[in-house]
Amino acid sequence: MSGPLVLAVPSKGRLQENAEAFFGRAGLNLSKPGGARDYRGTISGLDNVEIAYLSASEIASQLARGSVHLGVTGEDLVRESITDADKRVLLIDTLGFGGANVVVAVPQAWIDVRTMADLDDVTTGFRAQHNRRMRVATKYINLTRSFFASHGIVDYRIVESAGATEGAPAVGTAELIVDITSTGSTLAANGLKVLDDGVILRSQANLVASRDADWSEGPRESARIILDHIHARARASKYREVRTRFKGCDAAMLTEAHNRFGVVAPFGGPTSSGMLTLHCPPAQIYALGSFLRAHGAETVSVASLDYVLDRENPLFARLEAFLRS
Ligand SMILES: Nc1ncnc2c1ncn2[C@@H]1O[C@H](COP(=O)(O)OP(=O)(O)OP(=O)(O)O)[C@@H](O)[C@H]1O
Ligand SMILES: O=P(O)(O)OC[C@H]1O[C@H](OP(=O)(O)OP(=O)(O)O)[C@H](O)[C@@H]1O
Ligand SMILES: [Mg+2]
Repeated sequence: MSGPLVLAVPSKGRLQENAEAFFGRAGLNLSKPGGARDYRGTISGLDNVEIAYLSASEIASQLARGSVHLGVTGEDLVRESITDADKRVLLIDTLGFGGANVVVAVPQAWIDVRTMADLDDVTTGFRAQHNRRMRVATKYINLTRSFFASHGIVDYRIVESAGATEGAPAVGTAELIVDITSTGSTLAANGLKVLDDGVILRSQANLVASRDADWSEGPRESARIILDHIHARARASKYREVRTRFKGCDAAMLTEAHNRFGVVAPFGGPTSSGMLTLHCPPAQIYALGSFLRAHGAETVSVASLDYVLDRENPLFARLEAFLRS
């Protein structure tokens, strides 16, 4: 008998609340039977799933090792801590939260340094003048090395920083930094600026699958159910349901509605009595309603959708293709 599927969810920090809300919206309610300090949890109604509450960086390491099947974590942590990430793990989908950029930032006082090419000149000059290399404070050691190499920069050395990285130039432990930023206020408060072409990675939270976990039949079926919930919710939130009934409704009009408003007709249609159900992107609702009324509709109703269950599940298909490859 195979063990449960283990889903790793951030236990603290900025990703935690968002991750729980995300699963909740998909109809997957996470609970901690042992109380708030319990680091193991369950999903109501799914017996063969265990939740492991871990820090975002620990989730990346455990995905690499195969000790959890699925996890929610930042792409920055995946790229930094997993060698050959695209072979070891699959980024199944972006989750729309936890957005932040990993950037190269230098003191604002360096007015002539705006680009990575300028930085290259400055690092070379610095080494010639001071007989030592410029120091870059960061916890993103691997991302920094490969980004600097791709810009041909070699005259620098990394000073590993575990926290308060933005303070390093001011206290004199480094000349520049590589760190993550979202609002930019920490950089600004420390008198730093991002180089024009200094964005190393645009990161956000992802749902990630491990290749090396035990993907026997039981866990695979649990993953299918979880991904089915997530896809049904994502599919539902991309559309509103639009209903109407009128005579002049035909295939040519549907084609025009599809081309102009991105509308789909999930149940075909219209029926013999002219009933029509459409799924329409939220931004196009009013334009579609006007279009339908101009063609003779007396009334058009619009409702939001909670779930749309299609036969196809592209998320699970992606996971299966990855595990086969
Ligand atoms: N402004 C931000 N700063 C840092 N990380 C962010 C930001 N916005 C989103 N994130 C994402 O959240 C992830 C986890 O960051 P968080 O600060 O919650 O935990 P941590 O830094 O790993 O832990 P700790 O801060 O307790 O050391 C980051 O790796 C990144 O993917
Ligand atoms: O661009 P901003 O909105 O200013 O955000 C950037 C800051 O947020 C993170 O720190 P966090 O709050 O996670 O504290 P930490 O340094 O202890 O991880 C990150 O390390 C930056 O310092
Ligand atoms: Mg942090």
